[in-house]
Amino acid sequence: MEKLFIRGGQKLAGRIQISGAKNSAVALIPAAILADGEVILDNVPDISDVHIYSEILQDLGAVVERDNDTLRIDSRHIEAKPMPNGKVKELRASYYLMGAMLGRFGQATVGMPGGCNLGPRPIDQHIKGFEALGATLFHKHGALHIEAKQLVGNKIFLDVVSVGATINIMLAACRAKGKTVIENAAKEPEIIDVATLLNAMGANIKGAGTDVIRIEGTKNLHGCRHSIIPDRIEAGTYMIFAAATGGDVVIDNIIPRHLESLIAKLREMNVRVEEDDDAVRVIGNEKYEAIDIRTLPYPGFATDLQQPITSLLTAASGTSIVTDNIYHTRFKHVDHLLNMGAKIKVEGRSAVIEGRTLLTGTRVTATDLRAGAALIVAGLMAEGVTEITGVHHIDRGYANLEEKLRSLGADMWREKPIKSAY
Ligand SMILES: CC(=O)N[C@H]1[C@@H](OP(=O)(O)OP(=O)(O)OC[C@H]2O[C@@H](n3ccc(=O)[nH]c3=O)[C@H](O)[C@@H]2O)O[C@H](CO)[C@@H](O)[C@@H]1O
Ligand SMILES: C=C(OP(=O)(O)O)C(=O)O
Repeated sequence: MEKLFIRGGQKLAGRIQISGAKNSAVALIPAAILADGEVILDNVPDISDVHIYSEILQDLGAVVERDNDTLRIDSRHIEAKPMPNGKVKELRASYYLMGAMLGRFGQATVGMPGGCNLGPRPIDQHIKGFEALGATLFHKHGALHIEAKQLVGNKIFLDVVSVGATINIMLAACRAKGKTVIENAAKEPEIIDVATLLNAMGANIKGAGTDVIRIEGTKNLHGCRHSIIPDRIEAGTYMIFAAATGGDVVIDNIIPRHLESLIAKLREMNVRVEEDDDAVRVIGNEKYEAIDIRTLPYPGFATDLQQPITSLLTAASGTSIVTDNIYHTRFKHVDHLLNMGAKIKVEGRSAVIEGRTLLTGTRVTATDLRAGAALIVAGLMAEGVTEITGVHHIDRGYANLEEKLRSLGADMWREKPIKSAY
């Protein structure tokens, strides 16, 4: 079992480069299944979700080659194999295999997705979309089997604003006959990124980034080259790391507009944030004020930053309330923060955080990806050493974490189990 150790109390300083977005990469890789040619992705993050997705495509028969942050995917010879178990259970975004395989082969058999356990994560809106396009669904081999003789465009109103359903429907619809309109679509930057790739492959998608997306189906999609947008959640996490240590850090290779809700909230709590064209500088201090946060779909405050900022708020003066409107029970990190000395009460879908508490290092567990980020924030602030297990969750979404944090002055290291010679 790998462990991360952090000796708290170091002020972070310097400049770091943000990697490509996990939530784009894990949609763009399966999107390449739709192309009758090579898809080259640049700025691909070095994270386990990307490694696993690459292996899934290889298992299907694709040729996938990685060279630094470039990934070449040739899916011309893939087969419509059932994928009930195994790697598809290791990440959430394996649900995109449903839309991509349905678009390419008119059928898909995919096990229910894994990913962070944040409470119930239904995919009824994905299913509603596939059915509206003419697909039928049933359980086979312990997985969801979806098939359609001919996908036909339709108007689909999403009952819930869903990133996954919006992208999955886009993937299938760009190979459907005629026009699909997705209403109440999610507006996350990653959706625009996927539409940009699909359009570069020859699709006809308009309106991505708004709540109405129009897709004119196309018979053939071809290869292309595309650079993945920066990871706004990784960037936001480093902004919180910087603020938590009272540091002075430039976070580079980002799109500051994607982080407006976090920047506004950090400023409200008295963190200095300076914006440049493709970077932000975060200058921390020791006089933070309590604030209230409500997570919402983009451009609202991202649920994926809720857990890390909860740790930061333990340092603010006064009582903060953080409400997660997307995942009502996304508070598994709180028990571990309590073990470090935090004073937080979870009430319904809110965490009530009493500020100005001194955290001390102890043994804690990352129960999911951003819970891990929250524990790193706490570890950086804490007195003494924090030992974090559950590191595989963190590795799903943070590329070169220790290297990046150490380059900013963090006292941090990883212990790997010694492999037995027998
Ligand atoms: C791989 C990926 O991109 N993951 C992100 C994606 O997850 P994911 O795509 O799974 O999240 P959704 O946007 O679909 O979920 C938003 C809300 O809608 C609900 N819902 C969703 C689909 C559905 O069919 N029915 C339904 O009720 C969910 O339970 C949740 O309450 O967006 C989340 C919300 O920004 C982020 O936390 C995840 O990091
Ligand atoms: C919840 C997350 O990821 P996933 O949807 O891939 O589990 C996340 O990135 O915070």
